[in-house]
Amino acid sequence: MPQTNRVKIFDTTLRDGEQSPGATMTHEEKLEIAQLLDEMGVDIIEAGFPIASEGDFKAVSEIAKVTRNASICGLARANFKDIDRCWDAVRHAKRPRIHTFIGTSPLHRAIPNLDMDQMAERIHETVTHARNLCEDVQWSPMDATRTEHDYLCRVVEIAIKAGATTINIPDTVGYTAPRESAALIAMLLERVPGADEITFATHCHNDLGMATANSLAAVEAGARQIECTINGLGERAGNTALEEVVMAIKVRHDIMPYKTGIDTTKIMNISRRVATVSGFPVQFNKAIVGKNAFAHESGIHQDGMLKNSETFEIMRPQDVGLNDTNLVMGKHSGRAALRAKLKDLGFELADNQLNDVFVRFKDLADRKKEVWDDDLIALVTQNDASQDRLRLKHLRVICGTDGPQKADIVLEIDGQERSVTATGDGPVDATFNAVKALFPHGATLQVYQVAAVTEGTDAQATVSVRLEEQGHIATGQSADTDTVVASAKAYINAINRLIVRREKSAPGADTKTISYRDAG
Ligand SMILES: CC(=O)SCCNC(=O)CCNC(=O)[C@H](O)C(C)(C)COP(=O)(O)OP(=O)(O)OC[C@H]1O[C@@H](n2cnc3c(N)ncnc32)[C@H](O)[C@@H]1OP(=O)(O)O
Ligand SMILES: CC(C)C(=O)C(=O)O
Ligand SMILES: [Mg+2]
Repeated sequence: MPQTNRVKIFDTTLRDGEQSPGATMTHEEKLEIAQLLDEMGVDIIEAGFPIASEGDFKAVSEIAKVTRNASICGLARANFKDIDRCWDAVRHAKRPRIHTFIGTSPLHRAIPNLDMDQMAERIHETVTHARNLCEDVQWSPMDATRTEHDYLCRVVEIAIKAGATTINIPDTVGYTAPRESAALIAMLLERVPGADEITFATHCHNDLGMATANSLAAVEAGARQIECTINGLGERAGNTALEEVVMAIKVRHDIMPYKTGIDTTKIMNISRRVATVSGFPVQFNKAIVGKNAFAHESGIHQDGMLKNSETFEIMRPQDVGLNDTNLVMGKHSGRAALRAKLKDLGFELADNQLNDVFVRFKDLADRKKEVWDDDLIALVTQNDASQDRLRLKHLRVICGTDGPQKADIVLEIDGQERSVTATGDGPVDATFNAVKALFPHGATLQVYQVAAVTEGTDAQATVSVRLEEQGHIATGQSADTDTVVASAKAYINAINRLIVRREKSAPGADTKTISYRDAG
């Protein structure tokens, strides 16, 4: 491959990112994130691991069918069954890619109990098989950074000869360091016959906090594809963060003269969506997308910023999609200001949607001195409730040092109001018990997460609740200045979504879904 300065961005939020414990996304959420990645200009979307489950297969196939620009890639182990399943899922894409891998380091070779020759033969067979199905094949020697150099050169050469068009060099356990990462790519380019005919990719994990530096070092040595995830989501300490490598290349173009195809103004919006759907909030001081990344509180910094923003900012907030209007939103604001503010935040709403958000905005503004950008995002990203079978009508909770905590709740279920009082181990537990008493179900709680979206004791709390029942997963979200109310709404939202999911997978099978038995 003749060296150009164009670096491809390979996003694996939906595959490696989703492997983070607790970050499972629903089908609809995956489709939405894939669409945002495509609109942002990502070159390749790794949409999932098709053999892993029916759900993964469906998500990859659906994303392959609807994506307009990006290549759609699926992961497959080094066997024909995985590769065939992967091809069945990605084949619908305009630009399909099969990504197959096997662990090549001594530790990983021991797992399938293959010696060096047997593994080399397996790589030859499987890459050849993938290439017979698909023109675009990526191969990865998992744990490459702990693989003996001679053996790595040997297997990379085999994969290239078998037809791999991209060779990805994973730092699977986040073990390497920048100088070593660069030296490894340089060594492969120098020693492997045919290496200049393919694209080298870098796939770094962040166990030692060096994923971004290691990825950029690999690019300086000749890699032309960076594998990364939004917000650095991923196994253990995560993967290279897309926003970090892309902005580093943009801001330090003087010393890293490369180009990506990313529209950086879309970064903030997708970061927020991934944080919401994965249930992994972004840390406040996270580079590029943390809420403090462009905030200045100390006097000398504020003074410098007012005189010349370049004194303390190396990039403009607008470059990553942060708005620059100074509209202060409060109870006296009207629809025009709300529409303008939401547009700045990346949301263009139809009139009826705007009206719905406006009602909720006014309600919030009555309870809060100032409505912040993040409050508005939380309002907009709440779901359309028109089809919900369960609605919260009233909640009163008694809590404090002298238990038991007690929740009085009124729910509207299929149009009928019902009420109950329940106790629990804390106010949230009492509330969930009350919901369950009125709407008994067999779903188990997988995740319960609370984050304050803005500052102050009147901050909105965003609550995520993930429920699972018989393989169906649904995440509910809600925001409210009252954490217990937000929790109740998120729980009810998850139940409503689970009902929809069950009805979609078995239409008309049972109108009392998610094992609902009328409590009488
Ligand atoms: C570094 C990474 O990110 S690798 C990707 C990791 N991602 C995931 O594992 C998520 C999806 N995984 C899954 O859903 C499941 O593990 C499945 C469906 C793939 C396999 O499930 P199971 O058949 O029950 O196998 P299990 O998970 O217990 O073990 C993995 C098997 O794959 C084998 N294996 C692992 N990697 C590879 C590979 N690259 N090529 C071939 N075989 C492999 C292991 O040796 C083991 O085989 P064994 O069952 O004969 O001992
Ligand atoms: C499957 C491979 C590329 C991987 O995710 C890793 O090695 O980290
Ligand atoms: Mg990985």
